Parts: sequence; structure tokens; C-alpha cells
Amino acid sequence: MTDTFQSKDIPIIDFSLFETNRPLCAQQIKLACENLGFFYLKNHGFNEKDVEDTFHYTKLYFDQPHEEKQNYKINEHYYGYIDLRQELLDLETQKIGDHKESFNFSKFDDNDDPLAQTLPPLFNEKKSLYSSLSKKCHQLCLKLLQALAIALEIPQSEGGEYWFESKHSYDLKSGDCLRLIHYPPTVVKNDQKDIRAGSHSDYGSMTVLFQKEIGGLEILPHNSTEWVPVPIIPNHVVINVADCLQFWSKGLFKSIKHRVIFREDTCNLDRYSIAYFFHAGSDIVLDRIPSKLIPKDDDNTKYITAGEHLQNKLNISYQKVY
Ligand SMILES: O=C(O)CCC(=O)C(=O)O
Ligand SMILES: [Fe+2]
Repeated sequence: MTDTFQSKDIPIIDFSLFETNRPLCAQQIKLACENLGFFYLKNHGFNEKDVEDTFHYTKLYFDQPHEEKQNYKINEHYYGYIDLRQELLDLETQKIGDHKESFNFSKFDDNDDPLAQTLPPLFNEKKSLYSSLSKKCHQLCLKLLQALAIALEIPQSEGGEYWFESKHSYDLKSGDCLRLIHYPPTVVKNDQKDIRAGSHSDYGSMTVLFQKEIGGLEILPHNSTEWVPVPIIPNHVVINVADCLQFWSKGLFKSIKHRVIFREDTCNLDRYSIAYFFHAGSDIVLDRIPSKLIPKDDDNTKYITAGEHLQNKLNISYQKVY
């Protein structure tokens, strides 16, 4: 027996409880966000075939020639194609950018057209698939925050279980992003200097992550120095608390550090993942959650907007390497 946190200790929450026993579901989600800021979710409502299809077209997209991908490179709103090594997530220890390429989608309108970018032809053809995944991820996150608001007993006079909802409406201008990620293989094994995604925490309220077949994701539990692998469990998504929610809850909920390493058994294989970064509207002030269960405010409370937070974080953790 050991007290060290292990992969098997990562909570698995059955989200069908949200319909059948909402108070219990809310307690489980609150506990997972307090203790680790990270959990698996099963019975989450995503259609398995749709997720499969999304991964299929994602692979086809990244298989295209480099020049084609460069035609839709990242724009001033951070949507579009990001090249191999272009993003560097851990400025403290990384010498070179992440060994990954990605594509960021903005939110979509009612006709499944993206709000802040022009899509490459392949994605334009499949825009309903990506738009629907984006909207479903957003709806899931709203429910997760509703569960947290229930567990925190936010007073009805303050908005109760819907306290978060108006701050995250899909109509708001925000940093929300559906991101497709491709981690190409490497021939260099056990190279401590190279990494698929450097250590970081996410910026917004929370993140939904779909993994597929190839592992490598690791988490660093709060107050620990031991990285813990996050094994892939088929048909489960992974949820993590991000920085803004940690700020709102005055540290009650933990924005967990994570990274993607080259595992020796799979470093010669392509890895694909899909993340949805869920954010409050850019102009929303990161006020504290009104609840007796939130730790007391101290004097140094600094209120910033969600957009400022994103901008600050991008400025320190995002490097353009053209
Ligand atoms: O690909 C993964 O498994 C994690 C990606 C991630 O953490 C990120 O893009 O913020
Ligand atoms: Fe992340």
C-alpha cells in the first residue's frame, strides 16, 4: 500500500447521475474539483460515432501538405493552424516549442459558420460535425458548472444554480476554442529536452478532452512533485478545472498542471487529441463566487476580466516562431 496518488485514484464520474440524482452528482463533481481539479466523465452524452468521425477528418486534415495548412494559419484572434514547434507552453524549462501541430476553431453561428475565422476547405465541408461538437462541449460545461453551483449552494438571490450560465453564454465574445491536436512521432527516445506538450494549466473555466488510443498525458496533483499518467479509458472524456475557475473559487477548485510526454512505447506513433477550452465572456469580471463554502477573501484580491487573464497568459506562454 502507498499513499502516493496514482492513476487509479483519478475519479470517474457517471454523468447519467446529473439526470437521476443531481445533488449527488453535484457533490461528486465538487469533490473532484476541490481535491484534484481533474476527473473522467462517463455517460457524458457525446455520440461515439460522431467523435470517431471527428477524429477521422482531423487525421485527414493534418495529413495534408504543409503549404495547404499554412494557408489558414492562426489569425489575430488565435484561431486557425498552429505549426509544429510554434507553441511553447512551459517557458521555464522548454528550450524548443511543443512537438505538436494544432487547429483552433472559434465558436460557430446558427448556420454552423465559424464566428472569427475562415475555414480550410476540408473543415468547411464538415463544418456541421465540428460545429455540433463545439456546441455540445459548451452545453456539457454549462451543466458541469450548474452542478458546481448547486453543490456550492449559491443563494437564489445571486442566481443560484445558474450563477455561471449568463457569464458563459455561447453568444458572448470569449476565448472559447475547439482545438484539434496532432502529435507527430519522434525518433528520439527518452529525450528529456523534447516534449509533446509542455507543463501548463489551461486558461479558462474548464476543459473537455477527448483522447484516442495513444497515451502520454500526465497530471501533477496539487502540492505534489510526482507526475501521474492519465490512461485512456474508451468512451470517457477527461475534464479539468482551469485558471479562471480557480480564481473565482479563491483556490477551492484546483487548476491542475498537465503535460503530454513521449512515452517510450508510443513515441514512434502519431497521437491525436481534441480539446474544448471553455471560457467566460471576455468582458466578464472574475468576481468571487457568492457562497459560504468559498474560502474567505484576503486583502490582495485582484479583479480582472476573463479576457485580460487570457491575454496575460497567452503573452507569457505563447511564442510565435515564424
Ligand atoms: O493532448 C492532450 O492530451 C492535452 C492537450 C492540452 O493539455 C492542451 O492543449 O491544453
Ligand atoms: Fe491543457
